[in-house]
Amino acid sequence: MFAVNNLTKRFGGLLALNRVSFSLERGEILALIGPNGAGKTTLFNVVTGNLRPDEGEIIFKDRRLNGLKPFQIARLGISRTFQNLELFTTLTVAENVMVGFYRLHRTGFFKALLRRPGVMREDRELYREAVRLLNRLGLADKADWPAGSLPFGQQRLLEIARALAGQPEILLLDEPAAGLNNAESEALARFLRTLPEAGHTLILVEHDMDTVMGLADRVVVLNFGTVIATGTPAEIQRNREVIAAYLGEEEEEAC
Ligand SMILES: Nc1ncnc2c1ncn2[C@@H]1O[C@H](COP(=O)(O)OP(=O)(O)OP(=O)(O)O)[C@@H](O)[C@H]1O
Repeated sequence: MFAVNNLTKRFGGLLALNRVSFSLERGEILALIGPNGAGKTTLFNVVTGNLRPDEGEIIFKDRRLNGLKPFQIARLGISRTFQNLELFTTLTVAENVMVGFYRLHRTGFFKALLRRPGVMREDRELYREAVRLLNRLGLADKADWPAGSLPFGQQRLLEIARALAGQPEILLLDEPAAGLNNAESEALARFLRTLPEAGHTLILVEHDMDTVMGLADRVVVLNFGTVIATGTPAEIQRNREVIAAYLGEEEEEAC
């Protein structure tokens, strides 16, 4: 249902993505891993229309996404979260989710942002829908808190809730477990595991190997912009090239 074919992205002389290809089945959880600077975030940015690829194509349900704007891609059913949280910290938790609903409709999104916060709260129908979604993440009791007052781990969950508000078929998660403690990561993984059943397909960038290994159906490994391995978590863990890429990174860090 989704594929990238020979995707290439250069920043000046730097080849950030080098003919990257992989495909995704409906309901799959795919992890994208690789050492720092491997091109993972660049790949997300290209898929969501935030960056234009120099070569290659992105195909979603037989349609080419190249050249579409981020809001058009979101409308077609691809949403993302960010490595650095991008919540509206002064809006309430529920309002952040409501922005996710509005985001489906570009004009509605900007209107929503221009409204005074209290006015948005009066949109009862959307508010109720937001609380239903928050309930799935255990955040319903915080619906009226300012988003910025949530502990960090819950802010991460809220970002996921907001991305889910757009009812994406594909959800791209950029390091969802970063900064979470063990209990929070486990709760997050439990929640993410319920998403394929609810009709979502996931691509996640994640450094935490325990999370990746416990969650992903398949793993794609990038190194210097090139796919060096694709396989099940077990296959990836014993892949020599992957081990060497990560050992190289550790050596660099040790220098
Ligand atoms: N806008 C940009 N302009 C120039 N170079 C960039 C830009 N964005 C990324 N790069 C470079 O492209 C390469 C890939 O970066 P990217 O952020 O995609 O890697 P990553 O795998 O997400 O890394 P990390 O795990 O550290 O987040 C890096 O060498 C990075 O410095």
